[in-house]
This record gives sequence, structure tokens and C-alpha cells, in this order.
Amino acid sequence: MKVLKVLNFTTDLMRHEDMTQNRLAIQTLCLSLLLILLSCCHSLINNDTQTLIDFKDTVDVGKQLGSWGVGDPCKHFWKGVTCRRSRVIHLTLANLELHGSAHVLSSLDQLRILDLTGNSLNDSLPDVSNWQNLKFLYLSQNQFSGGLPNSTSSLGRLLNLDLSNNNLSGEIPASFQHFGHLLSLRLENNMFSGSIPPINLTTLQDFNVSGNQLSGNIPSSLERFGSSSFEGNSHLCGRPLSPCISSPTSVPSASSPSPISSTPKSVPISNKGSGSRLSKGAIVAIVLGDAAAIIIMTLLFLLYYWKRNTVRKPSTRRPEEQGGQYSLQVPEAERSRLVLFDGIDHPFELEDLLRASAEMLGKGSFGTAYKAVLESGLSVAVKRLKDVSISGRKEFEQHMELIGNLTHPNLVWLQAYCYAKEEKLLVYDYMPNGSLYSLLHGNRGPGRTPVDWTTRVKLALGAARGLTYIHDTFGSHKMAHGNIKSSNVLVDKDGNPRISDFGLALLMNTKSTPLRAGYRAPEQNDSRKISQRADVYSFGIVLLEILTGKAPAQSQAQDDGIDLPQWVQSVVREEWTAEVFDFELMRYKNIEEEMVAMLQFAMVCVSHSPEQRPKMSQVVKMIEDIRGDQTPSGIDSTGSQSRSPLSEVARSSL
Ligand SMILES: Nc1ncnc2c1ncn2[C@@H]1O[C@H](COP(=O)(O)OP(=O)(O)OP(=O)(O)O)[C@@H](O)[C@H]1O
Repeated sequence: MKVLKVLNFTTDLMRHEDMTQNRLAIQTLCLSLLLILLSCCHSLINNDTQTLIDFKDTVDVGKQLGSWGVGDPCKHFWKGVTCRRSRVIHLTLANLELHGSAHVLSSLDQLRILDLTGNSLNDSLPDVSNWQNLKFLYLSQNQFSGGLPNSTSSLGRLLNLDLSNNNLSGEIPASFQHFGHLLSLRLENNMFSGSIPPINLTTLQDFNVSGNQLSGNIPSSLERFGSSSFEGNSHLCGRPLSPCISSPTSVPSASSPSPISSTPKSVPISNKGSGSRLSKGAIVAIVLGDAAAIIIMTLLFLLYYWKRNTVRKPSTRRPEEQGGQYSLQVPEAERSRLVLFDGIDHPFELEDLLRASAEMLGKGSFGTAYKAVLESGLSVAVKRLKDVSISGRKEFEQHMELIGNLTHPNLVWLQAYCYAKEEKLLVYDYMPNGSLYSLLHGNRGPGRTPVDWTTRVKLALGAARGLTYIHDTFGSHKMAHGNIKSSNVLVDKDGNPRISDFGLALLMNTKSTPLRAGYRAPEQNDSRKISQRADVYSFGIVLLEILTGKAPAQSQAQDDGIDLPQWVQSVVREEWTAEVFDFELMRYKNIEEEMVAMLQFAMVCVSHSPEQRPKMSQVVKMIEDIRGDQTPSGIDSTGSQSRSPLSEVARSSL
């Protein structure tokens, strides 16, 4: 109706000859278009909001979603809800005693992550046909029943699927074979029956169908997963379980072959009885056709290489040799390779990046970072990677998908990436306010602006939330950041902290951390293996930096910094505890207790034994508790340093 009205209006408009009337009409037309646009957006926002409210009404028996219902979920805090461009993209509601059907969620068509783990949701699984953008689906430890929905094939972009520990039944759909990005498929402890379809995905790292009612041969493509992935299915056989035994008495069914005798029938090469042999003419035609196709392909191939080598020879000089200029080596043929992630406010192309004015920000463990200002005025940070350990394009792209889907407000978002033979570029949001490292340790001389306690707590809390999000999102994979340090906590234009460089430690070398000595957990000194517990250790060091104002050692030699946990312990033992805190903090009144509480917890984070360290979610809770609702503390005009109660409380905890 609205569109018709606009069309009629446009026709009317053309009949007007008077200029003033025309102008008036154009203004009204723009206004009506704007109104239509606004009403569309409004109805979209309302749809997601209404869906969430309906879901709460259906399942929130334990009243755990108290924050839901006030205002807009994308503008106000609704527990577990993350939005992008006013649409709900993440819904993470694990362990909240939710009970009932989740069907209503099927209309959230922009979801990237849905985590309903550990509730008591029942009924059949929701229709998934709208979830085409979904990357992570965690529905384990509920009471979902029935078969997988017919629309499962819509989930082709999934990275992780966990339906374990439910009452699901029916067959495992063969469409999983087409989930080209799937990293983890967990279906254990359900009632799935029939045979396992021949899923052959090179991407798959984690697979479990144990504790079901599956039967028949284990497909050879899945043998590489250990026996624990298949145990508890009494009719399943073949490697890595015991071999299938042939028996003349068995009669296997088509859909669920028995472990006894499952030799596939051979397909006849020529069907002699049917009289459908090819004629001589047909054979000659096929041979000629094939030959022509091969010749054409060879010519195209030669043409491509001739063009590549004569028309455009990419420079092989590094930018350093070119006087530090920003010059990227992306051959013409590979320029379409810039992949932008969904929801970018100002899309751009590789050409825009190549034309942009740029300055070097610095060199890190993974390569060189530049600030690039595009002609549109947009500033981005471009990271030019060196020594990428992942060599294949596909693997690189999958890794980027993983990183690019993390969109927590306390992470530096990856906007785009480019994979070319000579160049691997990552494009991030540009953070104009430096890093926590530069705020704490930069320019300690005259003219320095001190960082007050409220700001320090805000930065610590935001960074902890960002890291918790990384750990929670990849909980089942035990993925970690691997390079937590104050220079990787950047500050955005609004003064909010954002963790940078997530996923790079995994990209450069799947086993080791690039961490500098002062941030490295004791167990990493030998193995260098990254883990969530080691991240907590590194985060503990960041907390100690915030409290003491001192920088940790950057190298084993330790001539450029100190072993922070050791230093704190030695200071506290010598009873001049107030000295442990940054002298800049001493002018703020009434913060001693908060600082001491934070110090105690930071020291638990840097416990020698990984098991004694808290989880990041506990760190967040601790910082939230420390601050409570207190308003920023005022400056003590006397500047006096308080020793009590620091000495007693802090010493007793260390
Ligand atoms: N998104 C960004 N916005 C603004 N500045 C950035 C951004 N990413 C990196 N930088 C800055 O670029 C410089 C180099 O950063 P880079 O991350 O490459 O190395 P690093 O953090 O010093 O060390 P590492 O590689 O071990 O993390 C640093 O000064 C950093 O603050």
C-alpha cells in the first residue's frame, strides 16, 4: 500500500509544472520514503524484541531474565543479548533454569551465536530455516526430543554444533557433509539411530556420537576420531571400535546396516543385459569433445600466466626498503580477495586501502601495524602479517571466519581480511586512544596525565569481560587468546577498553605463545602452550600493572622490567605495603580497600598452579563486586599515604 501511494504520488508530481509545487512535492516524497524506511526499521527491531519477550514469557520459570523487558534489548542491558545494527546476533543463556519450548526463537534471523546449554528446554528443536547466519549452536544438556528438523541443511555456515545430552532421535542427516566450515559436531548421549552418514570434512576437529543407538560401519573418514567418540552404540563397528564380523544369517536393513556383514555392493561398470552400449559415433564425439576442452583450458592457463608475468610484475621489495612507505603487494589477479565481514558501517575495497594515506603504528610479534585513512575519511588499522603458519587459503579463511564473528563491545573487531600469495592483511577498527600499556607506563615524566582509579577499574573490567567472552564462546574448544598483555588492551574513541589480537597466536603457530617473559605463565616457560588458565595468569599480571604502575619484564634477562608477582610479594613481606601501589593512586581517598581486594585477587590469578587460578568469569565478578555502586573517589588534598589497613589485609592474603 505504502509503495503504491508513493508511486501515485510520483505520477502526480510529474504533472505539476509549477516549480514551487515541484519542490514541495519532492520534499513530501522524501518525507514519505523516510517514514516508510523508519517504520520498516522499527518493525524489524520490534520483531526481535517481541521474540525475546515471548521467549522469556514461555521459559523463564526461575525468573533469571529479570533484566529483560526494560527498554530496547540493543540499547539497554538484557542479559545474554548482543546486537549489531539493532538486530540480535548473539543469545547466550546457559544454565539459567529455562524450561519449555524454544520454538519462538526461530524468527531471530540474524543470529550468529545461540547458546542455551544446561537448561531444561524441551519439545522438538526449533525450525532452523531462518538461522542461515548461525555460526555457533550450543543446545546441549537440555531435554529436546524428536528428530533434527528438515531445515537442518540451512545451517551450512555452522562452525560448532553441540546437541549432546538431550533426547533427540531419528537419523543423523547426510546434509552435515555439506557444512564446509564445521569444526565441531557433538551429538553424544541422545537416541540417534541408523548408520553414521559418510561425513568427510577436513575442517572437522571434534566429533562425538557416543551413547546413541547407532549401527553399522563407522565411515572411514571418521576413523581418525578416537574410540571414545563412538562408544556406547551397541551395533556400531569398524575402526576405531572392534571390526565388523560377516555372518550369512544377517539381513541388514538399507537405512541401518547391521555391524554384521556390511560389504558394499559393487556397481556394475557396463550394463550388458540392458542393451544400452554407446555407439562408435558417440564414443568418437566424446573423445573429440574432451580433447577440445583440454586444449581450451591449456590456452586459458597459458594466457593467464603470460598476463601475470608480462603485464604486471608485483614488486618484491619490502616496504622497509621503500623508505617505510605503505605499499602492499597484492597482485591484480588477487585484488578481489578482500573479504569484508557482515554489518560493516562503511564498506570499502582493497583499492581504497591501497590508495589510503598511511602511517606505521609499530611492529609486533605478528607483523607490522599501520593506520590507514581512506578517502572516505574512515580510519582503519591494517595488520600486515609475517610468518603465517597456516599455509592453505581455506584454513586461513576458516580461521578468519572464527575471529570475524567475535563482536563483543570489548574486543577490537576484525572488519576484513585479504589473503594473497605475498600478503596477508587484517583490517581492524582503528583505536584512537592508545593502549592500557601506554596509559600506564607512557611518559612517566613531567606533563603526564595520571590515570585515576575509576578509569583503571573500568579498563580492567571491560578487558576482563572481553576475555571472558572469548573463553565462553570457545568453551568447548578450550581456545584461548594466548597473548594477553596491557599493550593488547586498546582504548576506543569512547574510552572503552578493547582486547586486540585475538586468534593471532593460533594463526601464527598453533602450539606456542608469542608472550613476553613477564606475562608468561610458569607452565608456558617450557611448553609455550596457550590455554585459558594461562590467559588468566597473563590477565593477573595486567591487574598488577594497573595497581602498581610498574611494567613487567619484557624478556628473560629482566633488565627492562620486573617479575611483578615476585616484587609484590617481597614488598608486602617487608611491611611497607602501601608502597606496592602506584604513587599516582595515593591521592585518591577511600580506595584502599578496593585496591587491596583487587591485589589479593590478582595474586590468585598469578598462582603458580593453573588449577588454583580462577576462571575469567570469576575475575569479572570480582571486579564488579569490588566497585559495587561506588562513585569515583575524590582527591585527597593532603596527598597523605595511608598504611592502615593495607599492611594487615594485604599481607595476610599473600
Ligand atoms: N586496531 C588498532 N588501532 C590502533 N592502534 C593499533 C591497533 N592495533 C595495533 N595498534 C598499535 O600498533 C602497534 C603495533 O601493534 P601490534 O599489535 O602489531 O604489536 P604489539 O601489540 O606491540 O605486540 P604483539 O604483536 O606481540 O601483540 C602498537 O603500538 C599498537 O598499539
